[in-house]
Amino acid sequence: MSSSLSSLNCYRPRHDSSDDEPEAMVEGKAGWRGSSSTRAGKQPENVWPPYPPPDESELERAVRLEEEREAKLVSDAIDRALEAERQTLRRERKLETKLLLLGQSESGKSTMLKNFQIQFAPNAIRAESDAWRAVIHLNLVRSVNFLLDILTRPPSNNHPGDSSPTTSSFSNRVSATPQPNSDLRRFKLTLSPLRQVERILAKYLSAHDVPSADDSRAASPTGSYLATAADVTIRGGHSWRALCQPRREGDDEGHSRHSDGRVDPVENARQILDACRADVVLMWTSAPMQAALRDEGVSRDDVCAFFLDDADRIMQKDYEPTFDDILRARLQTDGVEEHHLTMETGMFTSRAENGQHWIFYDVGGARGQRASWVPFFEDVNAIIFLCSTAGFNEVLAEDPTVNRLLDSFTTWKTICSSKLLVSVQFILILNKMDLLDARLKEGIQFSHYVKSYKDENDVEHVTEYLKRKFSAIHRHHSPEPRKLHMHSTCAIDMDTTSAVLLRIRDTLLVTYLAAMELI
Ligand SMILES: Nc1nc2c(ncn2[C@@H]2O[C@H](COP(=O)(O)OP(=O)(O)OP(=O)(O)O)[C@@H](O)[C@H]2O)c(=O)[nH]1
Ligand SMILES: [Mg+2]
Repeated sequence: MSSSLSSLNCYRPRHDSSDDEPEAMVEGKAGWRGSSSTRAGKQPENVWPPYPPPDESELERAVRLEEEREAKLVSDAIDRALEAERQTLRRERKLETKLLLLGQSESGKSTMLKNFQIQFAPNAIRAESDAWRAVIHLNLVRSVNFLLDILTRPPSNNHPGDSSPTTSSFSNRVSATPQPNSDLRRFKLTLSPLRQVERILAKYLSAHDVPSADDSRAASPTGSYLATAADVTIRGGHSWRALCQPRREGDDEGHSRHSDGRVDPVENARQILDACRADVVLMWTSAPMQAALRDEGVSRDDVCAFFLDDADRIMQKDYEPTFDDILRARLQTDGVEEHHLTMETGMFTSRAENGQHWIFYDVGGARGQRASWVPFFEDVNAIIFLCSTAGFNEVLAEDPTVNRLLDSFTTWKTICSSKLLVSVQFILILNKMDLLDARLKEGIQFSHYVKSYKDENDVEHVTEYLKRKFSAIHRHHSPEPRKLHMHSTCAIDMDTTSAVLLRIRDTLLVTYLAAMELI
């Protein structure tokens, strides 16, 4: 259709249809009739309308002019249709804002995406509550199983309090756990059904098996890397949410069944969780457990402590995840996920914004996944790059020889240099400010890891240093001068992040209005 439209569109009206000698009108116009060969009487090819025959009668001339007039009407109509089509395409494209979330693994990309969803499309994310419940339960049972393992395994050499760089993972540290006492042995027995729960939830959430806590250092079947006991990898895309079965009514035996009589395993898992609730609370708060965590140097993040602290609430049979829970659910991104967000009217959206459509591309940040980022560079309006500021004394899970902060600088430099991104908005988020603050207050010296840092060891000075550093890289390596928007966040704190999201929303809105030629 379009090729026939464009060939018809070659029609060009003669400037004076009553004039049989049009050359003078078009003299000098390239590609038109003004060449010397045409003056000599030769008809060039592909010219419309054709020259009148030299011995044209009055009647023939009238017919020819009528035909030309009709052709012009058709051509004009086609021109108008094409222009309308172009306008519609342009409008549709402009109504969408495409955002690419970049940064190393665990920098907080998916958590930031959830913040956007909670703030601007709360009903949509609430509708995914069943799926998030399964992820939260899986985070929790993996942590419990992991803790049971470390509490009951034989001791080995440990270096408690070692301040050397860590992955954010517990699992590459060696242990000297006390011998299991009878309480811990009992927990191991009474909580053994949670192994089954882990398998059930993993199967439901993922097309492939999620590795158990024992294998948490092992590469997953898709090549991604599980950094902590709490990590859960699910194949990219939305399909995992669809995998969650709707809730079933309990039958006479206390088991939930599908309409065809099969027991619903996810519902069963929830019953087991409910039954194990008291023992999980007891185990988590027991003195030997807390001592073992200290001795082993296990951080709260390694074991989803937020969920364990709230195990009594989260393991209840009728548990409904809160937004805070959803924000903290850890689901390692594998590949590139596309998320659509349509702004809902609420306290943070005006009527003008309602219905605006954002497409987020959330990528896996581990090194092995970064090649998959590039195809998305050409078609986005903005890049949101996250850097975990807490990474200054950590190393990459996938390569323990590389400092996380250094890796962020290097990655940022590559992104800034990309010619494909010259006309894209750049937004940088310094994330995990809570952890940075806590570590500096603990006395961990930033300058010990960043040799060029000479200032005071507090969050304000370190943040200023990081902003200067990222800004300088951006300035020096961008192919063309470009504005950089910088923010600092704690992405698991909805209240403080909210103000940042509104500022980002305003930045994007300006881009949007400019694209619509409204400003
Ligand atoms: N303390 C703290 N934890 C955070 C913050 N932001 C994210 N997290 C946690 O860090 C972990 C990793 O966050 P994600 O958002 O999954 O990281 P990601 O960048 O998407 O990681 P990949 O999917 O592996 O690339 C999760 O357990 C989050 O709850 C923060 O500001 N402070
Ligand atoms: Mg992610």
